[in-house]
Amino acid sequence: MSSPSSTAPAIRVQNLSKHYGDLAVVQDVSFELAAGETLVLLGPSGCGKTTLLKMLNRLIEPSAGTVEVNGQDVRAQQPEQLRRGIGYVIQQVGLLPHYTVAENVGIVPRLLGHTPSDIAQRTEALLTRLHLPPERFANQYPQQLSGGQQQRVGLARALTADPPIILLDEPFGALDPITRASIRHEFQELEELRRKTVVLVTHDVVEAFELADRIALLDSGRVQQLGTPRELLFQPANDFVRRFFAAERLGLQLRTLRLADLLPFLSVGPVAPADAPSLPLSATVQEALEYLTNGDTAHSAAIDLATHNIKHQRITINSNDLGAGKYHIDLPQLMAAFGEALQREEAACKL
Ligand SMILES: Nc1ncnc2c1ncn2[C@@H]1O[C@H](COP(=O)(O)OP(=O)(O)OP(=O)(O)O)[C@@H](O)[C@H]1O
Repeated sequence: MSSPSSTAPAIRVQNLSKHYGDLAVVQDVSFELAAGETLVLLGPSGCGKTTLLKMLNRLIEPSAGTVEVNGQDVRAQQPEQLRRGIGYVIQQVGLLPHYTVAENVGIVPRLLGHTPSDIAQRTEALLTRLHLPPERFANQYPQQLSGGQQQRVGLARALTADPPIILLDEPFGALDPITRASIRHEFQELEELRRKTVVLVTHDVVEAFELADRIALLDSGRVQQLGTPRELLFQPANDFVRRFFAAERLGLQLRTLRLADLLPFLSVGPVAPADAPSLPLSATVQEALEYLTNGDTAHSAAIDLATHNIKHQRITINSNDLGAGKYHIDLPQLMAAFGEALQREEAACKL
């Protein structure tokens, strides 16, 4: 067993396996996660995502292999103690029905012996941040809330003890697509989460691409590829990885390529109108598209320029490096540069 170390990865998984009788559910999985990183476990139903996640906080004991959290083998810690330092959010939320929203959110800090005034302060701040105004929601009971509101309370509960690590199992799974997208957006904006090490399970590829620093794509309990969304999309390790993203390919490409990737294919445009939206080089092509059109490009299989209403004629790419406002691009320019950038990526693909 290694000793705790400040330089150790937040989570280190080595040769982790889980068998139920002859059934190998998780097979020889290894990865390291740096503090503050978000890893998404992605894969088809039954591939072992939840089992892998639950081995991180000892809800399931592995058949073989080790899990270290901050350099310490989790088997050296009492499961209850371990779980208090690791937030855990599941799809079913699991709010206690006879406790108010505030009481549900305050459960873990209460177990940890925090003072009532600290708990009240933190609960109030978190509910506010998660768009649940405490004056309206703190004294309500779970059954008085919508699914999306319950999900937010579940997230607040996981964050309230401020654990450095959060595990999320299909946290938005029970929600309709629109609520799901909006909560996902709030989730990305949440300062409390940005600092944390997050492992999130989903089978939704768009969700994975929006939230992950890295994705572990699993099939039959094995990691098929572990890398950045960009690596999985443009440098698939095998045919399974390539096929897994085929149906959503365009949407993922739009979310993966950024304006910085398009620069070599853009020419300096005419001056944009003063009200042209200004986007940073780090904006995705998808974001740029949303500024330029009124159409729902997120899920369309092909972009048909004629069917999209133009919202803004041009956007300005905002970067000091480029000379302020040097590039003012319209929709055809954006799409042409996107096409060229894609060709470059695909030419480099080895599969
Ligand atoms: N306690 C158990 N006993 C036997 N088999 C199990 C047990 N728990 C899970 N399994 C099997 O292990 C496999 C992986 O299950 P797991 O829940 O980890 O998959 P998953 O990728 O999270 O699936 P989903 O996306 O459908 O939730 C499945 O085939 C499941 O039937």
